[in-house]
Amino acid sequence: MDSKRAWLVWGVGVFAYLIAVTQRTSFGVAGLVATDRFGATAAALSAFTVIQLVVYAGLQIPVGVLVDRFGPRIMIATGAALMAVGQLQLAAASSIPAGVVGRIFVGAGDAMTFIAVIRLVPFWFSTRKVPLLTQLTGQLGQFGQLISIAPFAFVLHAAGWSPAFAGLAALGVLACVLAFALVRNAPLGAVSASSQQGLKESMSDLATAWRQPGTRLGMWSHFATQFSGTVFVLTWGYPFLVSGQGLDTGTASILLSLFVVVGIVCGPFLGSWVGKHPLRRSTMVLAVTFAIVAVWAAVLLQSGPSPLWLLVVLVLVLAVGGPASMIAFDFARTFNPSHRVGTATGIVNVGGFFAALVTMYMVGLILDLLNGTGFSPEGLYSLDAFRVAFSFQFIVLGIGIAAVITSRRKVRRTMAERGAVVPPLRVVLADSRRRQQQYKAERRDEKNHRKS
Ligand SMILES: N[C@@H](Cc1c[nH]cn1)C(=O)NCC(=O)O
Repeated sequence: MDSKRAWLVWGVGVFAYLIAVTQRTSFGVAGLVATDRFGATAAALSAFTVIQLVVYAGLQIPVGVLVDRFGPRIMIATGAALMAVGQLQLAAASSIPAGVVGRIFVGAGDAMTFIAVIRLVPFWFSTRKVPLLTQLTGQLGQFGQLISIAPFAFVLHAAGWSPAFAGLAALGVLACVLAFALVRNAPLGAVSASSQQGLKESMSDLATAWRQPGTRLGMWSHFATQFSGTVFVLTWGYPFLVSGQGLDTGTASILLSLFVVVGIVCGPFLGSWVGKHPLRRSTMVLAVTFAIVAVWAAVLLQSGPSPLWLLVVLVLVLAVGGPASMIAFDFARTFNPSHRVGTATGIVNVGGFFAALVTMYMVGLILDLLNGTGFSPEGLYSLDAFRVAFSFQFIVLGIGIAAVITSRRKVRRTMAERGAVVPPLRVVLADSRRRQQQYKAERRDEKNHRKS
Protein backbone atom coordinates (compact mmCIF):
# COMPACT_ATOMS: atom_id res chain seq x y z
CA MET A 1 0.00 0.00 0.00
CA ASP A 2 1.15 3.54 -0.87
CA SER A 3 4.54 2.10 -1.95
CA LYS A 4 6.78 3.36 -4.78
CA ARG A 5 5.39 0.50 -6.83
CA ALA A 6 1.86 1.75 -6.15
CA TRP A 7 2.76 5.18 -7.59
CA LEU A 8 4.33 3.55 -10.64
CA VAL A 9 1.28 1.37 -11.30
CA TRP A 10 -1.03 4.36 -10.86
CA GLY A 11 1.19 6.59 -13.02
CA VAL A 12 1.07 4.11 -15.91
CA GLY A 13 -2.71 3.78 -15.46
CA VAL A 14 -3.14 7.57 -15.59
CA PHE A 15 -0.90 7.73 -18.67
CA ALA A 16 -3.08 5.09 -20.39
CA TYR A 17 -6.22 7.08 -19.50
CA LEU A 18 -4.68 10.35 -20.70
CA ILE A 19 -3.85 8.69 -24.04
CA ALA A 20 -7.43 7.32 -24.19
CA VAL A 21 -8.81 10.87 -23.75
CA THR A 22 -6.46 12.02 -26.55
CA GLN A 23 -7.78 9.28 -28.85
CA ARG A 24 -11.37 10.15 -27.86
CA THR A 25 -11.07 13.87 -28.59
CA SER A 26 -8.75 13.68 -31.63
CA PHE A 27 -11.51 13.46 -34.23
CA GLY A 28 -13.16 16.67 -33.01
CA VAL A 29 -9.95 18.56 -33.75
CA ALA A 30 -9.72 16.98 -37.23
CA GLY A 31 -13.25 18.07 -38.25
CA LEU A 32 -12.36 20.38 -41.16
CA VAL A 33 -9.67 18.09 -42.59
CA ALA A 34 -12.10 15.17 -42.26
CA THR A 35 -14.71 17.08 -44.29
CA ASP A 36 -12.24 17.29 -47.20
CA ARG A 37 -10.94 13.73 -46.86
CA PHE A 38 -14.32 12.01 -46.69
CA GLY A 39 -16.32 14.60 -48.68
CA ALA A 40 -18.77 14.43 -45.75
CA THR A 41 -21.58 16.74 -44.61
CA ALA A 42 -21.64 18.12 -41.05
CA ALA A 43 -24.31 15.56 -40.12
CA ALA A 44 -22.20 12.65 -41.41
CA LEU A 45 -19.20 13.96 -39.50
CA SER A 46 -21.14 14.24 -36.23
CA ALA A 47 -22.07 10.56 -36.73
CA PHE A 48 -18.40 9.68 -36.14
CA THR A 49 -18.50 11.20 -32.63
CA VAL A 50 -22.00 9.97 -31.79
CA ILE A 51 -21.30 6.36 -32.86
CA GLN A 52 -18.04 6.37 -30.92
CA LEU A 53 -19.86 7.60 -27.78
CA VAL A 54 -22.71 5.12 -28.23
CA VAL A 55 -20.15 2.28 -28.35
CA TYR A 56 -18.38 3.74 -25.29
CA ALA A 57 -21.58 4.07 -23.24
CA GLY A 58 -23.01 0.73 -24.42
CA LEU A 59 -19.88 -1.14 -23.32
CA GLN A 60 -19.62 0.35 -19.82
CA ILE A 61 -21.56 -2.37 -18.01
CA PRO A 62 -20.02 -5.38 -19.83
CA VAL A 63 -16.57 -3.82 -19.34
CA GLY A 64 -17.26 -3.25 -15.63
CA VAL A 65 -18.13 -6.95 -15.28
CA LEU A 66 -14.95 -7.91 -17.21
CA VAL A 67 -12.78 -5.69 -14.97
CA ASP A 68 -14.05 -7.62 -11.93
CA ARG A 69 -13.49 -10.90 -13.76
CA PHE A 70 -10.04 -10.36 -15.29
CA GLY A 71 -8.59 -7.42 -13.35
CA PRO A 72 -7.54 -3.95 -14.56
CA ARG A 73 -4.16 -4.81 -16.16
CA ILE A 74 -5.47 -6.89 -19.05
CA MET A 75 -8.34 -4.45 -19.64
CA ILE A 76 -6.09 -1.36 -19.81
CA ALA A 77 -3.67 -3.08 -22.18
CA THR A 78 -6.45 -4.46 -24.41
CA GLY A 79 -8.19 -1.07 -24.45
CA ALA A 80 -4.98 0.67 -25.57
CA ALA A 81 -4.41 -1.98 -28.27
CA LEU A 82 -7.98 -1.61 -29.60
CA MET A 83 -7.59 2.17 -29.79
CA ALA A 84 -4.31 1.75 -31.68
CA VAL A 85 -6.04 -0.55 -34.19
CA GLY A 86 -8.90 1.96 -34.54
CA GLN A 87 -6.58 4.90 -35.20
CA LEU A 88 -4.55 2.89 -37.74
CA GLN A 89 -7.78 2.03 -39.51
CA LEU A 90 -8.73 5.74 -39.51
CA ALA A 91 -5.26 6.68 -40.79
CA ALA A 92 -5.86 4.47 -43.82
CA ALA A 93 -9.59 5.15 -44.28
CA SER A 94 -10.80 7.19 -47.22
CA SER A 95 -14.55 6.45 -47.03
CA ILE A 96 -17.06 7.27 -44.31
CA PRO A 97 -17.88 3.61 -43.44
CA ALA A 98 -14.16 2.77 -43.16
CA GLY A 99 -13.63 5.80 -40.91
CA VAL A 100 -16.61 4.93 -38.72
CA VAL A 101 -15.22 1.39 -38.21
CA GLY A 102 -12.02 3.03 -36.91
CA ARG A 103 -13.98 5.17 -34.45
CA ILE A 104 -15.93 2.09 -33.24
CA PHE A 105 -12.62 0.48 -32.25
CA VAL A 106 -11.57 3.70 -30.55
CA GLY A 107 -14.87 3.88 -28.61
CA ALA A 108 -14.51 0.23 -27.53
CA GLY A 109 -10.91 0.61 -26.34
CA ASP A 110 -11.72 3.90 -24.60
CA ALA A 111 -14.60 2.20 -22.76
CA MET A 112 -12.15 -0.24 -21.16
CA THR A 113 -9.69 2.28 -19.82
CA PHE A 114 -11.13 4.61 -17.19
CA ILE A 115 -13.08 1.99 -15.21
CA ALA A 116 -10.03 -0.25 -15.07
CA VAL A 117 -7.67 2.55 -14.02
CA ILE A 118 -9.79 3.81 -11.12
CA ARG A 119 -10.24 0.18 -10.08
CA LEU A 120 -6.50 0.05 -9.41
CA VAL A 121 -6.59 2.86 -6.84
CA PRO A 122 -8.25 1.10 -3.85
CA PHE A 123 -6.02 -1.94 -4.38
CA TRP A 124 -2.78 0.01 -4.25
CA PHE A 125 -3.52 2.90 -1.85
CA SER A 126 -4.78 3.26 1.69
CA THR A 127 -8.46 4.18 2.11
CA ARG A 128 -7.54 7.71 3.22
CA LYS A 129 -5.86 8.49 -0.12
CA VAL A 130 -8.46 6.89 -2.40
CA PRO A 131 -10.92 9.82 -2.90
CA LEU A 132 -8.12 12.26 -3.73
CA LEU A 133 -6.35 9.87 -6.11
CA THR A 134 -9.63 8.98 -7.81
CA GLN A 135 -10.15 12.71 -8.44
CA LEU A 136 -6.59 13.17 -9.68
CA THR A 137 -6.97 10.23 -12.06
CA GLY A 138 -10.03 11.86 -13.62
CA GLN A 139 -8.48 15.32 -13.85
CA LEU A 140 -4.99 14.36 -15.07
CA GLY A 141 -6.59 12.27 -17.81
CA GLN A 142 -8.33 15.38 -19.17
CA PHE A 143 -4.92 16.73 -20.22
CA GLY A 144 -5.31 14.30 -23.13
CA GLN A 145 -7.63 16.94 -24.66
CA LEU A 146 -4.73 19.37 -24.72
CA ILE A 147 -2.59 16.81 -26.62
CA SER A 148 -5.36 16.71 -29.23
CA ILE A 149 -5.69 20.48 -29.38
CA ALA A 150 -1.97 21.26 -29.70
CA PRO A 151 0.59 18.59 -30.80
CA PHE A 152 -1.91 16.40 -32.66
CA ALA A 153 -3.48 19.35 -34.50
CA PHE A 154 0.04 20.56 -35.39
CA VAL A 155 1.08 17.18 -36.87
CA LEU A 156 -2.26 16.93 -38.68
CA HIS A 157 -1.74 20.24 -40.45
CA ALA A 158 2.01 19.88 -40.99
CA ALA A 159 2.27 16.21 -42.01
CA GLY A 160 -1.28 15.26 -43.01
CA TRP A 161 -4.06 12.91 -42.01
CA SER A 162 -2.38 9.48 -42.14
CA PRO A 163 0.84 10.35 -40.24
CA ALA A 164 -1.19 12.18 -37.55
CA PHE A 165 -3.53 9.26 -36.87
CA ALA A 166 -0.67 6.74 -37.21
CA GLY A 167 1.11 8.79 -34.51
CA LEU A 168 -1.89 8.38 -32.22
CA ALA A 169 -1.86 4.65 -32.92
CA ALA A 170 1.81 4.59 -31.83
CA LEU A 171 0.83 6.27 -28.54
CA GLY A 172 -1.79 3.54 -28.08
CA VAL A 173 0.88 0.84 -28.62
CA LEU A 174 3.13 2.57 -26.06
CA ALA A 175 0.31 2.63 -23.48
CA CYS A 176 -0.43 -1.05 -24.18
CA VAL A 177 3.21 -2.13 -23.73
CA LEU A 178 3.63 -0.06 -20.53
CA ALA A 179 0.42 -1.47 -19.07
CA PHE A 180 1.47 -5.06 -19.78
CA ALA A 181 4.95 -4.53 -18.46
CA LEU A 182 4.35 -2.40 -15.37
CA VAL A 183 0.75 -2.60 -14.16
CA ARG A 184 -0.12 -5.28 -11.62
CA ASN A 185 -3.71 -5.75 -10.46
CA ALA A 186 -2.84 -5.67 -6.77
CA PRO A 187 0.23 -5.74 -4.50
CA LEU A 188 1.82 -9.16 -3.98
CA GLY A 189 -0.04 -11.15 -1.37
CA ALA A 190 -3.12 -8.88 -1.44
CA VAL A 191 -6.57 -10.25 -2.32
CA SER A 192 -6.56 -10.55 -6.12
CA ALA A 193 -8.32 -7.89 -8.19
CA SER A 194 -9.64 -10.55 -10.55
CA SER A 195 -12.07 -13.33 -9.68
CA GLN A 196 -12.51 -16.82 -11.06
CA GLN A 197 -16.28 -16.61 -11.24
CA GLY A 198 -18.26 -17.70 -14.29
CA LEU A 199 -20.91 -15.93 -16.34
CA LYS A 200 -23.75 -16.86 -13.98
CA GLU A 201 -22.01 -15.36 -10.94
CA SER A 202 -21.02 -12.26 -12.94
CA MET A 203 -24.65 -11.73 -13.98
CA SER A 204 -25.78 -12.16 -10.41
CA ASP A 205 -23.12 -9.61 -9.31
CA LEU A 206 -24.46 -7.22 -11.94
CA ALA A 207 -28.00 -7.58 -10.60
CA THR A 208 -26.79 -7.15 -7.01
CA ALA A 209 -24.74 -4.05 -7.90
CA TRP A 210 -27.79 -2.53 -9.61
CA ARG A 211 -30.07 -3.31 -6.67
CA GLN A 212 -27.65 -1.55 -4.30
CA PRO A 213 -29.17 1.95 -3.80
CA GLY A 214 -25.66 3.44 -3.41
CA THR A 215 -24.78 2.36 -6.98
CA ARG A 216 -27.90 4.06 -8.31
CA LEU A 217 -27.14 7.19 -6.30
CA GLY A 218 -23.73 7.18 -8.01
CA MET A 219 -25.26 6.70 -11.46
CA TRP A 220 -27.70 9.60 -11.01
CA SER A 221 -24.98 11.82 -9.51
CA HIS A 222 -22.85 11.18 -12.62
CA PHE A 223 -25.91 11.79 -14.80
CA ALA A 224 -26.74 15.15 -13.17
CA THR A 225 -23.27 16.68 -12.90
CA GLN A 226 -21.38 15.59 -15.99
CA PHE A 227 -23.60 15.77 -19.08
CA SER A 228 -23.90 19.52 -19.55
CA GLY A 229 -20.12 20.06 -19.65
CA THR A 230 -19.60 17.01 -21.89
CA VAL A 231 -22.16 18.28 -24.42
CA PHE A 232 -20.58 21.73 -24.32
CA VAL A 233 -17.01 20.51 -24.87
CA LEU A 234 -17.65 17.73 -27.36
CA THR A 235 -20.34 19.28 -29.57
CA TRP A 236 -22.41 22.43 -29.11
CA GLY A 237 -20.22 24.70 -26.97
CA TYR A 238 -18.02 25.99 -29.79
CA PRO A 239 -20.83 26.88 -32.27
CA PHE A 240 -22.82 28.40 -29.38
CA LEU A 241 -19.93 30.66 -28.36
CA VAL A 242 -18.87 31.62 -31.90
CA SER A 243 -22.09 31.74 -33.95
CA GLY A 244 -24.58 32.27 -31.13
CA GLN A 245 -22.69 34.59 -28.78
CA GLY A 246 -20.49 36.21 -31.44
CA LEU A 247 -17.12 35.48 -29.75
CA ASP A 248 -14.05 35.21 -31.94
CA THR A 249 -12.69 31.71 -32.45
CA GLY A 250 -9.58 32.36 -30.29
CA THR A 251 -11.64 33.42 -27.25
CA ALA A 252 -13.99 30.46 -27.71
CA SER A 253 -11.03 28.04 -27.81
CA ILE A 254 -9.54 29.61 -24.66
CA LEU A 255 -12.88 29.24 -22.87
CA LEU A 256 -13.07 25.57 -23.87
CA SER A 257 -9.49 24.94 -22.70
CA LEU A 258 -10.49 26.35 -19.30
CA PHE A 259 -12.32 23.08 -18.64
CA VAL A 260 -9.07 21.23 -18.12
CA VAL A 261 -7.58 23.95 -15.89
CA VAL A 262 -10.68 24.22 -13.67
CA GLY A 263 -10.75 20.44 -13.30
CA ILE A 264 -7.14 20.23 -12.13
CA VAL A 265 -7.66 23.10 -9.65
CA CYS A 266 -11.02 21.93 -8.23
CA GLY A 267 -10.43 18.17 -8.41
CA PRO A 268 -7.99 17.88 -5.47
CA PHE A 269 -10.15 20.24 -3.40
CA LEU A 270 -13.28 18.15 -4.04
CA GLY A 271 -11.33 14.93 -3.52
CA SER A 272 -10.08 15.90 -0.07
CA TRP A 273 -13.47 17.41 0.85
CA VAL A 274 -15.17 14.10 -0.02
CA GLY A 275 -12.59 12.24 2.07
CA LYS A 276 -13.39 14.46 5.07
CA HIS A 277 -17.20 14.60 4.63
CA PRO A 278 -18.31 11.26 3.19
CA LEU A 279 -21.85 11.77 4.52
CA ARG A 280 -22.23 15.03 2.55
CA ARG A 281 -21.23 13.77 -0.91
CA SER A 282 -24.73 13.93 -2.36
CA THR A 283 -25.18 17.45 -0.96
CA MET A 284 -22.13 18.54 -2.95
CA VAL A 285 -23.55 16.80 -6.05
CA LEU A 286 -26.85 18.68 -5.61
CA ALA A 287 -25.12 22.01 -4.95
CA VAL A 288 -23.10 21.71 -8.19
CA THR A 289 -26.18 20.63 -10.17
CA PHE A 290 -28.22 23.59 -8.87
CA ALA A 291 -25.31 25.89 -9.79
CA ILE A 292 -25.42 24.47 -13.36
CA VAL A 293 -29.19 25.14 -13.50
CA ALA A 294 -28.69 28.70 -12.20
CA VAL A 295 -25.87 29.62 -14.59
CA TRP A 296 -27.70 28.24 -17.64
CA ALA A 297 -30.83 30.16 -16.58
CA ALA A 298 -28.76 33.36 -16.27
CA VAL A 299 -27.26 32.88 -19.77
CA LEU A 300 -30.38 31.69 -21.59
CA LEU A 301 -32.66 34.35 -20.08
CA GLN A 302 -30.55 37.16 -21.58
CA SER A 303 -32.37 38.59 -24.56
CA GLY A 304 -29.11 39.17 -26.49
CA PRO A 305 -25.52 37.94 -26.26
CA SER A 306 -24.28 37.46 -22.68
CA PRO A 307 -21.44 39.61 -21.32
CA LEU A 308 -18.07 37.83 -21.49
CA TRP A 309 -17.82 37.57 -17.69
CA LEU A 310 -21.09 35.60 -17.62
CA LEU A 311 -19.82 33.21 -20.30
CA VAL A 312 -16.65 32.73 -18.25
CA VAL A 313 -18.81 31.93 -15.18
CA LEU A 314 -20.83 29.51 -17.34
CA VAL A 315 -17.69 27.66 -18.40
CA LEU A 316 -16.30 27.62 -14.83
CA VAL A 317 -19.50 26.15 -13.40
CA LEU A 318 -19.87 23.55 -16.18
CA ALA A 319 -16.22 22.63 -15.69
CA VAL A 320 -16.75 22.04 -11.94
CA GLY A 321 -19.32 19.43 -13.05
CA GLY A 322 -16.34 17.25 -14.18
CA PRO A 323 -14.70 16.87 -10.73
CA ALA A 324 -18.14 16.74 -9.09
CA SER A 325 -19.05 13.78 -11.31
CA MET A 326 -16.08 11.87 -9.87
CA ILE A 327 -17.94 11.77 -6.52
CA ALA A 328 -20.23 9.27 -8.26
CA PHE A 329 -17.40 6.71 -8.44
CA ASP A 330 -16.82 7.16 -4.73
CA PHE A 331 -20.41 5.99 -4.16
CA ALA A 332 -19.76 2.92 -6.35
CA ARG A 333 -16.63 2.08 -4.37
CA THR A 334 -17.95 2.62 -0.87
CA PHE A 335 -21.34 0.94 -1.30
CA ASN A 336 -20.06 -2.25 -2.98
CA PRO A 337 -17.65 -5.00 -1.90
CA SER A 338 -14.30 -4.89 -3.72
CA HIS A 339 -15.07 -7.82 -6.06
CA ARG A 340 -18.06 -5.88 -7.44
CA VAL A 341 -16.63 -2.36 -7.71
CA GLY A 342 -15.77 -2.65 -11.43
CA THR A 343 -19.34 -3.67 -12.25
CA ALA A 344 -20.79 -0.87 -10.10
CA THR A 345 -18.39 1.67 -11.66
CA GLY A 346 -19.55 0.60 -15.13
CA ILE A 347 -23.18 1.21 -14.12
CA VAL A 348 -22.30 4.64 -12.66
CA ASN A 349 -20.35 5.70 -15.76
CA VAL A 350 -23.34 5.08 -18.04
CA GLY A 351 -25.26 7.90 -16.30
CA GLY A 352 -23.40 10.99 -17.53
CA PHE A 353 -22.63 9.65 -20.99
CA PHE A 354 -26.22 8.53 -21.61
CA ALA A 355 -27.54 11.96 -20.56
CA ALA A 356 -24.91 13.63 -22.77
CA LEU A 357 -25.84 11.55 -25.83
CA VAL A 358 -29.56 12.27 -25.43
CA THR A 359 -28.90 15.99 -24.96
CA MET A 360 -26.48 16.24 -27.92
CA TYR A 361 -29.05 14.60 -30.14
CA MET A 362 -32.00 16.66 -28.86
CA VAL A 363 -30.16 19.99 -29.13
CA GLY A 364 -29.28 19.16 -32.77
CA LEU A 365 -32.83 18.04 -33.49
CA ILE A 366 -34.37 21.20 -31.98
CA LEU A 367 -31.93 23.43 -33.88
CA ASP A 368 -32.87 21.65 -37.14
CA LEU A 369 -36.61 21.89 -36.40
CA LEU A 370 -36.36 25.60 -35.60
CA ASN A 371 -34.37 26.19 -38.77
CA GLY A 372 -36.92 24.23 -40.80
CA THR A 373 -39.81 26.33 -39.48
CA GLY A 374 -37.94 29.60 -40.16
CA PHE A 375 -37.99 30.41 -36.40
CA SER A 376 -34.85 32.48 -36.64
CA PRO A 377 -33.91 34.44 -39.76
CA GLU A 378 -30.23 34.45 -38.69
CA GLY A 379 -29.95 30.74 -39.52
CA LEU A 380 -29.30 27.35 -37.93
CA TYR A 381 -26.87 28.50 -35.22
CA SER A 382 -28.56 31.75 -34.18
CA LEU A 383 -28.59 32.79 -30.54
CA ASP A 384 -32.39 32.57 -30.30
CA ALA A 385 -32.38 29.04 -31.69
CA PHE A 386 -29.64 28.05 -29.20
CA ARG A 387 -31.64 29.60 -26.34
CA VAL A 388 -34.59 27.33 -27.12
CA ALA A 389 -32.51 24.23 -27.92
CA PHE A 390 -30.27 24.49 -24.82
CA SER A 391 -33.36 24.84 -22.61
CA PHE A 392 -33.84 21.10 -23.16
CA GLN A 393 -31.07 20.70 -20.59
CA PHE A 394 -33.41 21.90 -17.82
CA ILE A 395 -35.52 18.77 -18.35
CA VAL A 396 -32.45 16.52 -18.05
CA LEU A 397 -31.13 18.49 -15.05
CA GLY A 398 -34.57 18.27 -13.40
CA ILE A 399 -34.65 14.49 -13.90
CA GLY A 400 -31.13 14.26 -12.46
CA ILE A 401 -31.94 16.32 -9.36
CA ALA A 402 -35.16 14.40 -8.66
CA ALA A 403 -33.37 11.06 -9.11
CA VAL A 404 -30.45 12.04 -6.85
CA ILE A 405 -32.86 13.13 -4.10
CA THR A 406 -34.96 9.96 -4.44
CA SER A 407 -32.01 7.56 -4.51
CA ARG A 408 -30.32 9.41 -1.63
CA ARG A 409 -33.48 8.93 0.47
CA LYS A 410 -33.33 5.21 -0.30
CA VAL A 411 -29.63 5.02 0.60
CA ARG A 412 -30.19 6.83 3.90
CA ARG A 413 -33.15 4.58 4.76
CA THR A 414 -31.00 1.50 4.12
CA MET A 415 -28.17 2.97 6.21
CA ALA A 416 -30.59 3.79 9.05
CA GLU A 417 -31.84 0.19 9.05
CA ARG A 418 -28.21 -0.80 9.73
CA GLY A 419 -27.93 1.72 12.55
CA ALA A 420 -26.05 4.50 10.68
CA VAL A 421 -28.29 7.57 10.76
CA VAL A 422 -27.22 10.55 8.63
CA PRO A 423 -28.26 13.70 10.52
CA PRO A 424 -29.89 16.42 8.38
CA LEU A 425 -27.48 19.13 7.22
CA ARG A 426 -29.27 21.90 9.16
CA VAL A 427 -28.86 19.92 12.41
CA VAL A 428 -25.14 19.45 11.72
CA LEU A 429 -24.69 23.15 10.87
CA ALA A 430 -26.62 24.28 13.98
CA ASP A 431 -24.54 21.88 16.08
CA SER A 432 -21.28 23.18 14.64
CA ARG A 433 -22.37 26.82 15.23
CA ARG A 434 -23.27 25.97 18.83
CA ARG A 435 -19.88 24.31 19.38
CA GLN A 436 -18.07 27.29 17.90
CA GLN A 437 -19.95 29.67 20.20
CA GLN A 438 -19.22 27.44 23.16
CA TYR A 439 -15.52 27.35 22.24
CA LYS A 440 -15.39 31.17 21.93
CA ALA A 441 -17.19 31.60 25.27
CA GLU A 442 -14.72 29.22 26.96
CA ARG A 443 -11.76 31.18 25.48
CA ARG A 444 -13.30 34.44 26.72
CA ASP A 445 -13.81 33.03 30.21
CA GLU A 446 -10.25 31.70 30.23
CA LYS A 447 -8.85 35.16 29.27
CA ASN A 448 -10.98 36.93 31.88
CA HIS A 449 -9.92 34.39 34.47
CA ARG A 450 -6.21 34.96 33.63
CA LYS A 451 -6.62 38.75 33.80
CA SER A 452 -8.33 38.62 37.17
N1 LIG B 1 -16.24 12.21 -14.76
C1 LIG B 1 -15.47 11.95 -15.92
C2 LIG B 1 -14.05 12.34 -15.85
C3 LIG B 1 -13.87 13.83 -15.76
C4 LIG B 1 -13.25 14.47 -14.78
N2 LIG B 1 -13.27 15.78 -15.10
C5 LIG B 1 -13.90 15.92 -16.22
N3 LIG B 1 -14.25 14.72 -16.64
C6 LIG B 1 -15.70 10.52 -16.35
O1 LIG B 1 -16.74 10.00 -16.13
N4 LIG B 1 -14.76 9.89 -17.00
C7 LIG B 1 -14.92 8.65 -17.63
C8 LIG B 1 -14.02 8.61 -18.81
O2 LIG B 1 -13.91 7.56 -19.47
O3 LIG B 1 -13.42 9.64 -19.12
